[in-house]
Amino acid sequence: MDRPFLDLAPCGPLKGRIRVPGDKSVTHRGLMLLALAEGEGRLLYPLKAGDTLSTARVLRALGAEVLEEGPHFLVRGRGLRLKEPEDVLDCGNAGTLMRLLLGLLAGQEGLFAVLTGDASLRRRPMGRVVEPLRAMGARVEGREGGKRAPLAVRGGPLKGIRYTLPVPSAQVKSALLLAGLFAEGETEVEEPTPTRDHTERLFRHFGLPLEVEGRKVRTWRTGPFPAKDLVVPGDFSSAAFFLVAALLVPGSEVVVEGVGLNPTRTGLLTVLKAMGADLEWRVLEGEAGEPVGWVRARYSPLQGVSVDPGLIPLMVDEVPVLAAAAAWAEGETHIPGLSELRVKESDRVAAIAQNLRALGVEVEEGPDWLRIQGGGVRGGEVEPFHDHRIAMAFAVAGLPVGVRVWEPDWAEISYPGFFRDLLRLCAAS
Ligand SMILES: O=C(O)C1=C[C@@H](OP(=O)(O)O)[C@@H](O)[C@H](O)C1
Ligand SMILES: C=C(OP(=O)(O)O)C(=O)O
Repeated sequence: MDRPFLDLAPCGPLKGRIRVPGDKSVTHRGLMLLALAEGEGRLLYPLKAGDTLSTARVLRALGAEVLEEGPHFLVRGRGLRLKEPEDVLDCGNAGTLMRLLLGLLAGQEGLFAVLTGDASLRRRPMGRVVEPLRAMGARVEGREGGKRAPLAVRGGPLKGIRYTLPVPSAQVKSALLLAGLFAEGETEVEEPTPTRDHTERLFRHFGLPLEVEGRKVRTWRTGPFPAKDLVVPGDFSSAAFFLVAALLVPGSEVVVEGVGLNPTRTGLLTVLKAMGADLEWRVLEGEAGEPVGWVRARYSPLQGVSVDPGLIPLMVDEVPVLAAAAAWAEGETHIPGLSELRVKESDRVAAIAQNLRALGVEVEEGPDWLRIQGGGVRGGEVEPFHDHRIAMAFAVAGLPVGVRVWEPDWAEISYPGFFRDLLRLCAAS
């Protein structure tokens, strides 16, 4: 069978202003919390892409009304009590959906649901959520003793626990906080290093129980709560591709507007600055407790760096595009702390190394690190490995010289229209 590909010609200077689609993490969470709320609420400027459309579909199967209203979603919530679905819940490619949903369903007394997903999602580790949920009293069964989907949940009474995350994961933290809304007593999650805090900010937005003390987050049983409109900021993870593209192509200047600048998401800005990037940003307003503003990137000769592993959880989805920047930097870049990248939509450490080699870059790969020899790339062909971030990051890596991207449609998981927007910026000069 013929596989689709996209040939990108060498891109001239990228010029102009752009707004990226809504934040994926906030869209998943906003839809879920509105499905639990009482009455009608709008999710304004959400992400409508593969992953979040899976969330909308699953929540409809659980009895919430999720309606399209132009670019927005109108949600009529269930008031805490979800409906038993008639069929298996397909989470598609979305790890965030499956993990948060486990937390959401665990306390729905009597409700039975089976969760599955695509081949990539069925390979991803679910024990990290299932184990602490079981400690709360949840009844979850699945393949490999509950470590992998398909997973079956029978909702029942839950008890709060105190739990320290063994790996930095906002998805595990969020699943436990959602379960905690239905549990007796207090649920406390402690994280060894900070991860994205969108769930905490949304709990505040909806007036849900929450206490934050240093690295500890606590919640407890909620009563019914009213729906409230929510504006979704642009996704920093999507903006990252255009920012790096502008840094790599001589003469470029790009401004991304209306983008979320939550400090638990913007570790990439810190690393790129240390590499010598000409980047400027400003927080202008807050939407649903999320800082929002603009970022400007201008072409910059970059230097290799040694990345602080503590920053990785604050830029976990931006490592592929950081690797693209490293390939064009002068000297070597060392990126440690990458064990979590092995269990994303693809093994991203291996996918990065293979694509860099395909573009003629020297790279060394360890169990949880990459060492990239900069100096530029030659053209070639890149392989997404069924992973949206890899497709977009390696389009950017090859952009200055031209590149063939196989199966470019993987980008649609988080950014429909990515290549159209990229080509528009390239053509604007
Ligand atoms: O909570 C979230 O919305 C996400 C958390 C991260 O995953 P982990 O929690 O597995 O680190 C990230 O990679 C993913 O894209 C979205
Ligand atoms: C890891 C990602 O998403 P998820 O875990 O929700 O599949 C991602 O978007 O890069």
